[in-house]
Amino acid sequence: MEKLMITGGRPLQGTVSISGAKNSAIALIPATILADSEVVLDNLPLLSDVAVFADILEELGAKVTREGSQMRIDPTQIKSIPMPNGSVKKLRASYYMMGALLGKFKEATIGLPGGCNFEPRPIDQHIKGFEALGATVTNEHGSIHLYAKELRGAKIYLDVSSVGATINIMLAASRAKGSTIIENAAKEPEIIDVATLLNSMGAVIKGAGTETIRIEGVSELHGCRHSIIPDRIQAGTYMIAAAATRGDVVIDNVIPKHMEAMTAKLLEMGVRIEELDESIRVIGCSNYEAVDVKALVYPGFPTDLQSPMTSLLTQADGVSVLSDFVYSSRFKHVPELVRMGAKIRVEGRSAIIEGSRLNAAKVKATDLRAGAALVIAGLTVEEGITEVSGVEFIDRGYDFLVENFRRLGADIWRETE
Ligand SMILES: CC(=O)N[C@H]1[C@@H](OP(=O)(O)OP(=O)(O)OC[C@H]2O[C@@H](n3ccc(=O)[nH]c3=O)[C@H](O)[C@@H]2O)O[C@H](CO)[C@@H](O)[C@@H]1O
Ligand SMILES: C=C(OP(=O)(O)O)C(=O)O
Repeated sequence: MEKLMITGGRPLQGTVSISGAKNSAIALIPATILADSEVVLDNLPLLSDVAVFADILEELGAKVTREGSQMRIDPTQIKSIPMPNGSVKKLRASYYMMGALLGKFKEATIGLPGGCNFEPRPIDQHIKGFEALGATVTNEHGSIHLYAKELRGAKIYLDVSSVGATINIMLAASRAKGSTIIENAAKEPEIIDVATLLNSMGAVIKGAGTETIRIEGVSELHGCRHSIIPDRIQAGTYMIAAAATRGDVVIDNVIPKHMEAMTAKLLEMGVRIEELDESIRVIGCSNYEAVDVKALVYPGFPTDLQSPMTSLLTQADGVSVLSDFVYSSRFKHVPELVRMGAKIRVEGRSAIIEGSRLNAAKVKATDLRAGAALVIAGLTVEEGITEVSGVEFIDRGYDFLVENFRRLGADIWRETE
C-alpha cells in the first residue's frame, strides 16, 4: 500500500495536460465487445480502472494490446463466460459488461459491481432497461444473470437520468431488433462519446446528449478507430487545485464547454479565468467569496467535483453551502478534512463550510474524489507534512497525479506504507 506525502503552501504554476476521460474509457472498452473486428481507442488514460477492464476483456478471450495512450482490442474470439467474481468486483463500471454481452450474445452472468461505494448505488434502472428490451434478469448469489431469446426495441423512461443505465441500454439496444427510445436519458458528455464510438462501429444512435435518445438496432457492428474526449473531472480537479493554492495554471487539452458549471463557480468566488479553444487558465488570488454549490446532473455542477470543491471552499471567506442532489450522502471526505482543521458540518445532503486555515494531518481517502479533495487540502497547508493514505482509490481516476503536481511546483511524493 502507498500513501501520498505533501508539503503544501506553494502556489501551483505552469501547464498541465489532461488525459482521456475515465468515465468514457471504461464504457468504450466494453462497447468494443459488440464489434466483429479490431477497435482502436486513442487518448486512453493510464488508470487502474482501465487496466482492470483490459484484464476483463482478455479473460473473455479478446486480444488487447496497449502502447502508451492507445489500446487495440480484437474482440473476435470473445465468449460470454460467466464472471461472478474477480476483476468485475474491482470496479463500478463492470456493469457495462451486462449491456455489451447481452447485446452481442443475448446472455451474460456478471457479479455485482464494486468500485467506490460512498453510498448505496442501485442498478434498478439498468435492469428495467434490459427487461424492457426482452431480457430475463435474475440475481443469483450476488451475480446478475441476463438472458434473452431475442432483444426487441422498446420505449424506456428512466426514473432517474442515470449515466450508467443510459449507456448500458444504448449498448444492448444497438443490437436489438427495431427501435429503442430512451426518455429522461442522462446528458453527460461521456454518453455522447459512447454514442460516437457505437455509430462509428455502424450503430444508428441519434439524440445522445439530449434527454431523448433513439437507437435503431442493427444486426452487426464493425471495428473502427476512436479518440476519447478529455477528462472533465480531472480538468476540474486541477482548476480547483490552482485556485486553492492561489496559483496560476493553464489546464490544457480540455473542452471548455464541458467545464462551464465549474468555471462559473470559480468566477463567482473571485478566481480569474481565461478560456482558449482547448485550454483554460486559472489565476488564483488572496481572497475568495463564499458561494453555494449544487451538484446536479450535467450540465449542472458535477457530483464528482463536489468533494474537491469542498476543499477549495475551506479557503473562502465566510460560509458556503455545498449540496449534492445526485448522491445525498457523498461526504466521506468531510471527517478527514475536519481532522485537518476544516470547519464543516453535514446537514442532510449539504455540507456547511466555514472558511478556515487547514493544518497537516494523517488522513485517509476512502473513495476516489475524497482522495482528490484531501490532496488539494494538503496542497494548501503551509506547515508540516500531510499524509494521504488510500492512494489506490486516487489511482482509479488520476494518472500521473504526482508527476503533474510536481511539474506545477508542488512538493508531493509517494511512500510505501
Ligand atoms: C463509471 C461512471 O461513469 N461513473 C459515473 C456515473 O456513475 P453511475 O452511472 O453509477 O451513476 P448514475 O448516473 O447511474 O447515478 C445517478 C443517480 O441515480 C441513482 N440511480 C442510478 C442507477 C439506477 O439504476 N438507479 C438509481 O437510483 C444513483 O443512486 C444516483 O443517485 O455517473 C455518476 C453521476 O454523474 C458519477 O458520479 C460517476 O463518476
Ligand atoms: C464515482 C466515480 O466513479 P465510479 O462510478 O467508477 O465509482 C468517480 O469517478 O468519481
